[in-house]
Amino acid sequence: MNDTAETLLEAKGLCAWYGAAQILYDVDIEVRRGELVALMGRNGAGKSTTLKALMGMLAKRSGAIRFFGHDISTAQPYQVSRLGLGIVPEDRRVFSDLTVMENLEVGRQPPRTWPDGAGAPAWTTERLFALFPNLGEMPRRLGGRMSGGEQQMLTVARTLMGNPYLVLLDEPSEGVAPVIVEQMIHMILELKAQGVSILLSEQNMHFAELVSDRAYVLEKGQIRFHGTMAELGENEEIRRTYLTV
Ligand SMILES: Nc1ncnc2c1ncn2[C@@H]1O[C@H](COP(=O)(O)OP(=O)(O)OP(=O)(O)O)[C@@H](O)[C@H]1O
Repeated sequence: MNDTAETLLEAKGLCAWYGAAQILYDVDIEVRRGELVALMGRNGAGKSTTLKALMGMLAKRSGAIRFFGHDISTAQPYQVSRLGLGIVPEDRRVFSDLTVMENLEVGRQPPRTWPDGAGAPAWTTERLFALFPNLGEMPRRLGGRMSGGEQQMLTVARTLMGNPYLVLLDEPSEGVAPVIVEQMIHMILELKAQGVSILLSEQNMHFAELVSDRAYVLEKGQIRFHGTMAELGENEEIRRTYLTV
């Protein structure tokens, strides 16, 4: 690991609640520029809650969260999104009465630059259609008339229209056909090659291993392991105890 690498997102002591129920306990997470980090754990471990808490989507949370030099510990989701942190939620909400093109327009934000002046990954509908050929074949299709896998692709593409530095990607492989999972792997590797950093919630070890540099393992809202993907691959006890095998 390179300690001099730029930290994009850092959470320290993140706690979160749904009503009176505490779900996250002192979660520490870091994602550096260009990294692909997997947030792993079984159903109900708190992966989605962590992503939502980072994005400011929960009514109650505590802890320190910094993104790209900004303190976002108390920021609202729209403010976080404007800073260049994007989220692809698990429930894939496409606008069913809008076409593919119109759905994409909803996500549009201006291009961004890195502090050194270099351009950050910037997306146009043409570039997105190259990445998601299925979508390119149906620009006028209504969101509500697409398959689950196509909607998943459209949700990712819409988030990319905001030209995020970092994407929080919630379980892209869950509930979609194997052929779509293959496309997701290809898409994630392509995003990484383009310089987009990703924090990926994922319970499938095979999927996570194919795309990730590092992993955090959650159980009952606490981090039980963090290390490189290779270290997790070698740690059978952690995998057996906290992950679905
Ligand atoms: N809206 C909610 N209200 C109350 N409790 C919730 C809510 N959403 C999730 N929970 C609870 O919070 C805990 C963590 O859920 P979370 O969705 O973050 O887990 P996860 O690791 O993402 O798993 P999954 O793969 O099932 O989404 C679970 O015990 C879940 O029942």
